[in-house]
Amino acid sequence: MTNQWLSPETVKAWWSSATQSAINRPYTAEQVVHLRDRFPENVASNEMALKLREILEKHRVNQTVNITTSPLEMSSQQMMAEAGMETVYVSGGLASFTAVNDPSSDHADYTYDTLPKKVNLLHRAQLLNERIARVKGNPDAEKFMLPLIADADSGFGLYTTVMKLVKLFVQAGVAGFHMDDLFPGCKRFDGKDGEAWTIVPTCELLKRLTAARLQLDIMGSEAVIIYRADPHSASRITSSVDARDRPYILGATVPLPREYASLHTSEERAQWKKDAALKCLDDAFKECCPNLYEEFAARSKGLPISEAQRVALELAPTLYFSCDAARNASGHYAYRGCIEASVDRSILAADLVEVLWPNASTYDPQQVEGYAKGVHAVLPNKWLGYNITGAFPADKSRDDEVKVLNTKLAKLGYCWQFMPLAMFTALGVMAKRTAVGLVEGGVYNYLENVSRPASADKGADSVEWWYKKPAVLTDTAAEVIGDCL
Ligand SMILES: C[C@](O)(C(=O)O)[C@H](CC(=O)O)C(=O)O
Ligand SMILES: [Mg+2]
Repeated sequence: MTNQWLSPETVKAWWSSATQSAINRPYTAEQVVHLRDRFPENVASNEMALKLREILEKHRVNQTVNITTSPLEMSSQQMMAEAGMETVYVSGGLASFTAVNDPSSDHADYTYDTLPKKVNLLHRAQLLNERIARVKGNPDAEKFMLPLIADADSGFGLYTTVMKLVKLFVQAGVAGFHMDDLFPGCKRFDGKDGEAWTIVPTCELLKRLTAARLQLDIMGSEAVIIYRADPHSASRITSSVDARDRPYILGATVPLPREYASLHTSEERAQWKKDAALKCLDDAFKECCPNLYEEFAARSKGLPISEAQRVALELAPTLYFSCDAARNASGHYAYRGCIEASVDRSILAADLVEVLWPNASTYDPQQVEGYAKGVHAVLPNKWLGYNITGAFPADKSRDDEVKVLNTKLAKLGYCWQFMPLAMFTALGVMAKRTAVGLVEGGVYNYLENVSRPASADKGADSVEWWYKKPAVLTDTAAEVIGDCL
């Protein structure tokens, strides 16, 4: 029996197609088919991924934007479709509150199947909505099928977990997902001791993305990978092993009696950082021996920090530089987070992913511009994504800037923009209004302020769809079966 699905030639032909040819894989088609299951499981995911690719390209070319948010459940997703949103984001941060046993802020510490389950639910809800609309004769039924873009966080471990996670996503019907370079289990927003996020070395990020790409290839999936770059907000890196991270790893340039990891209080740690005069190796060398720097740079080119340090000491025996002294209690190195670091990594990741996104806790115009220009200087047509997470001032002082924000970002190439938590906040506002109304005005208030406006909404389908519409399907089934109940 010839089985095209299991033939390397089929994989090679697919890899040279318009959607796949920009990806450079460090493995062969033969290796991929050896890892393939007998039957493909990619139908829904592929259809939605192709739709997503068209949306992204349309906006990139027109310098317009696809803006979206993350629904909590099926009714908010339905409203997003009715409003004309073209994609749906499935946020891990939101899942931390809404899809776990024990809600908490976003440490990305939920189990690896949390987001795939959420994708599955939302995808199934879309299928239900599409089916109902179709049965009712709505010619626009397909508009309920919005590509789902999910949060894959750091992949939740090493490569086996990354691959299992991606597999679940594809099985669930995902159109795309983002993966970052954070160290699993170390995600913190508190900024205590001036510490932000911890990233893994470049080589580990690339292996992570390779594992994700490999799993897509194994499944014959068109799903889009988004690299979410976090180096610009990182203050730690787990290892100094990769030469490409050398410009961003910091060391003490003043010898101190104690190492950072052995300090106990925040005050001691803050003082230590001041006293240690943290710098990267190249800057430390340049300041110590400017005349020898050119020689040092030439001899240490491409070397990781420990080897470059040996060269430095040969040339300048009096130089003091210790990145070990600056390690924290987990052994992680001090890192100089900056947008250049994110640009560097994004350019490397671009061989394996379709979209690049500099993650932002707050909107920073300089960062966002620096990133787009840095990436597009090398990869002019790359799709860019951006999240608007941080709040803007309530006093309206930046309103003029906010009004043009989305179009400004679109002109920079950010064709996919999303507000991860907008729907969460919005539902809170509506829920409070409803609850206060019920408490103060009972059922009549509900009737007047919630139920009637819902029925009066004659969008593609009434807002009250969620309990009335499934009946359409029951009726249809009853007809087929012969109404035997
Ligand atoms: C965008 C994000 O990945 C998300 O899960 O929505 C989160 C948002 C958040 O937790 O506030 C993030 O890591 O920034
Ligand atoms: Mg997240």
